[in-house]
Amino acid sequence: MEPGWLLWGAAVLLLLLHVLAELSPAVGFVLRLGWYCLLCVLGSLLAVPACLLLNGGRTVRNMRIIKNIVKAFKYFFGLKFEVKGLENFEVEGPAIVVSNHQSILDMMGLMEVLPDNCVQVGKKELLYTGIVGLIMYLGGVIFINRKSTTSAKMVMSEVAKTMVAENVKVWVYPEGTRNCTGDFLPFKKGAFHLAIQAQVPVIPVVYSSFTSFYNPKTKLFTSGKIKVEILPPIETKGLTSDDVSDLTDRCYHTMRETFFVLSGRPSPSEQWGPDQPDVWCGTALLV
Ligand SMILES: CCCCCCCCCCCCCCCC(=O)SCCNC(=O)CCNC(=O)[C@H](O)C(C)(C)COP(=O)(O)OP(=O)(O)OC[C@H]1O[C@@H](n2cnc3c(N)ncnc32)[C@H](O)[C@@H]1OP(=O)(O)O
Ligand SMILES: CCCCCCCC/C=C\CCCCCCCC(=O)OC[C@@H](O)COP(=O)(O)O
Repeated sequence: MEPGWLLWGAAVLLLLLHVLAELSPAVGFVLRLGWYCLLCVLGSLLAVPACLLLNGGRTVRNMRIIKNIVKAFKYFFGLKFEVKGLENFEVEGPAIVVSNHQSILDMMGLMEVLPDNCVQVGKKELLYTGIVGLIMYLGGVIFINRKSTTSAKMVMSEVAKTMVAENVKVWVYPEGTRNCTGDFLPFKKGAFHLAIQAQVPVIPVVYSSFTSFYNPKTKLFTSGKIKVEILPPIETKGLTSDDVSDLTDRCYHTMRETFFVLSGRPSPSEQWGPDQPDVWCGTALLV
């Protein structure tokens, strides 16, 4: 087939998809989410050879390449990020970064602010998403088995040693799963054990609620603005395993307060909580 016909075909298909998306929000939602996944695949196809050629294999240095590719994604979805507190990442040496996790779209917000030498903790199932799993592996993502606390704890204590030896920051989503209820889930303790074991600071990062522009339940996915705030580091020098619960609570409360402020909602009240989910952000795609 001639290239001219192919271009015409692609243009007509795009127009058709656009009309369909306008006619039905549900179709628009699926198309936009599908487009996001396709961008991840295409981005990975670009990033894998770049990472292999420039850095030779699995290394945190590949995150720079991945970051620069992913940072372009937001323009396809009309998303804007307003970032405050980037200077709080400027701590000497390793640290644990903790942030709220609302959707697979978080990857864009993550790459928007990701400091150098920083890897994420992810569920091991992500490794099996083909080329996207491969790029996560090459970027140095630490995969854990959430179904086995013993195995996850073993991986995390190994990380406590290597992050100090290799001067790497580790980004953990302490809710342990995607949550778009408009509030926080209780925090798991792994990130805080890790910070205390390695005696490194915890840097909390908070993203405002997505609920005004993204809601899988009502099939809403429009353009929108996300406020991001990097909070001052919380020191853990001298803390012991007895302090894990206190540290977890402190981070949870500080981050939750900030979340409500950034989301332009009144301060947390008991009527808003994960027990009364308004929005569910999990998708069947990445279980
Ligand atoms: C170019 C295109 C690109 C496209 C692509 C690019 C991609 C490049 C970006 C990738 C981005 C990925 C992003 C992934 C995002 C997720 O995959 S999020 C899901 C995975 N992450 C997590 O789960 C992290 C958070 N979870 C934790 O930290 C959990 O604590 C653990 C470690 C998994 C354990 O789970 P659990 O057993 O359910 O949790 P928990 O109740 O906290 O612990 C049970 C007990 O063990 C204790 N414990 C926990 N951890 C420890 C420990 N380390 N030591 C001692 N005791 C411990 C607790 O204290 C608790 O005991 P008690 O205090 O109750 O007595
Ligand atoms: C041969 C494999 C076929 C599978 C093809 C899948 C293609 C996937 C393409 C794009 C996926 C985009 C990945 C973006 C990375 C986002 C990571 C993420 O946010 O994972 C969710 C995880 O934090 C929590 O999972 P749960 O909420 O507990 O569930």
